[in-house]
Amino acid sequence: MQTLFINIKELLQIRETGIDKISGSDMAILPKIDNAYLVIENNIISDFGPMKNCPKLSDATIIDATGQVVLPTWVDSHTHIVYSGNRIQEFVDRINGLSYEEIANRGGGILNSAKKLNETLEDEIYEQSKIRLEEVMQQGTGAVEIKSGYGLTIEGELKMLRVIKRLKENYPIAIKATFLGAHAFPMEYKENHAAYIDLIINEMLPKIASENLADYIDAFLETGYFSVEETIKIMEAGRKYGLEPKIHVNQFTAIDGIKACVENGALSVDHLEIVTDEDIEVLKNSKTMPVALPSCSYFISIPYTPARKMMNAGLPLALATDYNPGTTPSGNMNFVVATACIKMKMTPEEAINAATINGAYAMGISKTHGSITKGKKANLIFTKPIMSFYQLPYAFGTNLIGKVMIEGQFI
Ligand SMILES: N=CN[C@@H](CCC(=O)O)C(=O)O
Ligand SMILES: [Zn+2]
Repeated sequence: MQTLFINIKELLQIRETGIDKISGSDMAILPKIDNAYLVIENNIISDFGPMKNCPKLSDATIIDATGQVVLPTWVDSHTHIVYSGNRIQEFVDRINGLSYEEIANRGGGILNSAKKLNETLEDEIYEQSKIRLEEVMQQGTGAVEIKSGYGLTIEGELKMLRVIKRLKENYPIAIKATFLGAHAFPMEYKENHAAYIDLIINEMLPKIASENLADYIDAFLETGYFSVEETIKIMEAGRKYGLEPKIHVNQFTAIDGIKACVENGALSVDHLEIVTDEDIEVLKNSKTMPVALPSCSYFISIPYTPARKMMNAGLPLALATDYNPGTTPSGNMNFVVATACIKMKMTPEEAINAATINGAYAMGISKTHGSITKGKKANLIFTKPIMSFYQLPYAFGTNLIGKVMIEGQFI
């Protein structure tokens, strides 16, 4: 079955086959066709071009997209959308002057979410999480990575990963699962890190692998959380089960963690609010995608990733939400793109490259997602009638999404 979209005002992010990511000055270029047509066939993009070359397809369903901008759905390569309850009280505590660190030191933060998660039944966590997944799909997200990391016990971590597996089975959106047992040390292991690392490596990982519950492995490499050496152990253990690392690093401090991640073949390094010249050097000529999370910077008032400096050095950059109950209770990629433009001074072209093709690279799906390319999934955002794609970040906070298509179906 073919569907032909005609009169598309701007068709964005058109790419040849085989482009998996965009780096450095190329990020300023967002290839597009004005007044375009697009054909999808069996849920796959099969053809596109300028209207003057529009084919006559007598059997196709024809949809007129006059005034609308069409672009690939957002790829959100870093989220924690499976969780229980909320951390609204911590939000108010921060307004009243406490820092993220002070709240965590009182047993709040990640440990607060872990307590709630371990007290909640799997079905209930699924019900809470699917609402968030459905919400972000309506906001234009067509692929999402979801981490565990609020269990911190064998049962809790398995419970989270089983919920992610159910979401994968029940929704058309591409989902990758990341095992984040190394998110924080539970209270009882505060003085015995080795025992918790042993639990992760020798108890959690084998069970997770035997149920095939994870695609990637993660750790919170940060002062006061997992050290460089501890994270290396986690990465090496994951690798034995075929799990590539995607690591939280440089959120608050730079402690040479990025170097360790690159040397261990990390697919992505995420957060990067604090980035040194040395960090940039090690990322050059690596296969590791840097991922910025501007909604987190916005919500907990920490620096924004130095995107311009990194792109000037020739690096690629991806953008993701970090949707989680503590530092980013929002999964809205439209806000991420707008904030990247407004606060990180990325151009709309750079931000859209970062939120589509580079996001797809950061979750290992750029062969099928992240651009308008023949043979890729028909995962498309149709905007409301707008002046140009610049209006997306300009009118931040306004919902300009008309319709979202995932795998050829409007949702
Ligand atoms: N920084 C580590 N993990 C999450 C937040 C964890 C939490 O506070 O629940 C993040 O990416 O921001
Ligand atoms: Zn995160």
